[in-house]
This record gives sequence, C-alpha cells and structure tokens, in this order.
Amino acid sequence: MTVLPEAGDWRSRLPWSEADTHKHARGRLAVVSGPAHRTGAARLAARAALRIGAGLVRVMASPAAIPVLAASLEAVMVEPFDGADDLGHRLREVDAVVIGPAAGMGEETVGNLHALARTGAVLVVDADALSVFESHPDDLFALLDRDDVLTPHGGEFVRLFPDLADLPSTEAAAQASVRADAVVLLKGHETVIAAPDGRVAVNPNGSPWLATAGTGDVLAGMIGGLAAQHMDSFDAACAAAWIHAEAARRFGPGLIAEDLPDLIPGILAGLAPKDLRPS
Ligand SMILES: NC(=O)C1=CN([C@@H]2O[C@H](COP(=O)(O)OP(=O)(O)OC[C@H]3O[C@@H](n4cnc5c(N)ncnc54)[C@H](OP(=O)(O)O)[C@@H]3O)[C@@H](O)[C@H]2O)[C@@H](O)CC1
Ligand SMILES: Nc1ncnc2c1ncn2[C@@H]1O[C@H](COP(=O)(O)OP(=O)(O)O)[C@@H](O)[C@H]1O
Repeated sequence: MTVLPEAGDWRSRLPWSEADTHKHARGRLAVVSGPAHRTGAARLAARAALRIGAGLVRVMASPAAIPVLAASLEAVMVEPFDGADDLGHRLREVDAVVIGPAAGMGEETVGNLHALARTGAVLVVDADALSVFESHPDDLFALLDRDDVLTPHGGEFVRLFPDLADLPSTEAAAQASVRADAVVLLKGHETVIAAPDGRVAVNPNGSPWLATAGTGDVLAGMIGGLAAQHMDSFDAACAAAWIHAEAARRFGPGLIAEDLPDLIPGILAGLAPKDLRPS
C-alpha cells in the first residue's frame, strides 16, 4: 500500500500546459446534467474541471434544462441532447465524461452510461450513476474500462459492494477496484484510491469542512478535468483528492461546495514548475 506524501508521486505527472497548446489539446470534458430542477451538481463539476485545467468543458442536458444552465454558466458550454444515442454521438470526440451527480435514478441514466461507454472517453462515474446499479452492479462493471473511475461515498459503496463494506477501507477499495476492473475512489474522512493493478493510496490531508453538500460533485469534476488532460486515472484521482482537501483546509469554516473550484488555481500555482508560476 502506498500512502501519498504531502504532494505525492502524482505531482510530477500533473498536466502542465505546453507553449504550443490550444483548448482542444488541453483536454475536452463533458458533464451530463440532471433535469431542469437539478442542474447544480453538474455546474459544480464543470466549473471545477475548467479550473483544474481542462481546455473545453461542456454540460450536456435535456432541452428543458438548457435555459437554466445557460443562465448560470459562462466559460462552460451548454449543449442539448436527445436521448442516449444522440449523447454518445455528440461526445464521440471528448477525452473524459462525468456522469452521475444529480443525474437521476431512472433507466435514462443507465442508457446514457451505455452510450458513453462506447465513446472510449474516460468515464468518471459518481452518485446516481452508481446507485442506479444497486441491484445489478455487474452490469455497471461490464461497461467499464480500466481507466474509468468510480467515486462512491460510503452509502454508494455499500450499494455496489455490499460484501466488502465491513472491510477496512483500504482493503475494501482495493478489492472493489479489482472486481470492477476500474479505479475506485472511496470517499470518506480518509479517502482511499485503488487501481486494478494493485496501487492503493490513502489521501493524507482530508478536511471535515468537506462534509457539505456538493463537494463530491466538485471532486468528480476535478478528476474528470485531470483525466481529460490525459493524466493517468489513478494519479488523477489521487491528485484531485489532495487538491480538493487542501482547498477545504485553506478555506476553513463556512466552506460550501461553490467555493472549491475557485481555490484550485492558488493550489496549482504552488505545485507548478517555477517557469509556469504566476509572476
Ligand atoms: N447541488 C446539487 O445539485 C447537489 C446534488 N446532489 C445530488 O443529490 C442526490 C442525492 O445525493 P446523496 O449523496 O444525498 O444521495 P444518496 O446516496 O442517495 O443518499 C444518501 C444516503 O446514503 C447514506 N449514506 C451512507 N454513507 C454515506 C456517506 N458517506 N455519505 C452520504 N450518504 C451516506 C445515508 O443514509 P443513512 O446512512 O443516513 O441511512 C444517506 O441518507 C444525488 O443525485 C447527488 O448527486 C448532491 O451531490 C448534493 C448537491
Ligand atoms: N468528515 C470528513 N472528513 C473529510 N472529508 C470528508 C468528510 N466528510 C465528507 N468528506 C468528503 O466530502 C466529499 C463528499 O462527497 P459526497 O458524499 O459525494 O457529497 P455530495 O454528493 O453532496 O457531493 C468527499 O470528497 C468526502 O471524502
């Protein structure tokens, strides 16, 4: 088991911009939104993904949700889709997708995940897109590639891996990752990240200020944003967990999820190579 040091092994693998880059090359991420009255979670994830460096971020939504999203997003783009096949078609050239935050517990979420699995993008699967598979978790695992990332909190973990839930969290995450054949980030006061090749890390800087609604949605966006920049998925999950907790630690009392994305640049500035730091 590897316990991450303060700015762990992933630090040297953070995706810093090349001089000749452009927004498409910096990484294209999509976030699938919930319906019109449940768009906040996708917006949190999308903003976090931009702040962590993805070059181009789109929120995909039903036509009814578009006016709500368009009224509250600027740099994040908004795009309607009409059913799962259309979603998969529109996202055939993205690098990573976040699905689950407030996505809904219906067959629509299952269908969307099936379509996204065919795109080849790295999938960050969170919240409802995990819980909807409670009675048939193997169907979810069959859709995943090894570089996809599952991000359950404790309640979601029990739904997918009921027989592992009483194990110590490192062992539980490690076994879950092998079973799902994907990266598993098990959220909690001590977040554990496991990859199917046996890597396991415990995030060292957790902050209880994160125990507030929507912070997990931000984390999903951060992982997606790093994966979209072609960072290895396990490293992306480790880096995102550390930066996320560091943001909460620096902000302290009164933190709400909306605060987190705008704290990311200051943390990245401290991790950047000297020539890329703000002057
Ligand atoms: N701004 C927005 O739009 C936001 C939208 N959001 C969206 O809302 C939806 C519901 O999200 P959710 O996380 O509350 O959902 P869900 O897992 O169904 O129920 C929670 C139940 O599970 C249990 N539980 C056990 N362990 C747990 C743990 N470690 N952490 C948490 N729960 C744990 C616990 O049961 P208990 O143990 O208390 O019996 C609890 O009652 C989902 O779509 C999400 O994306 C949110 O992201 C917030 C911001
Ligand atoms: N007591 C705690 N100490 C440290 N981190 C916590 C604590 N409680 C929750 N967190 C973190 O807060 C985030 C909550 O995510 P999640 O439960 O998915 O919330 P939401 O669905 O509301 O976005 C996770 O990153 C989790 O690790």
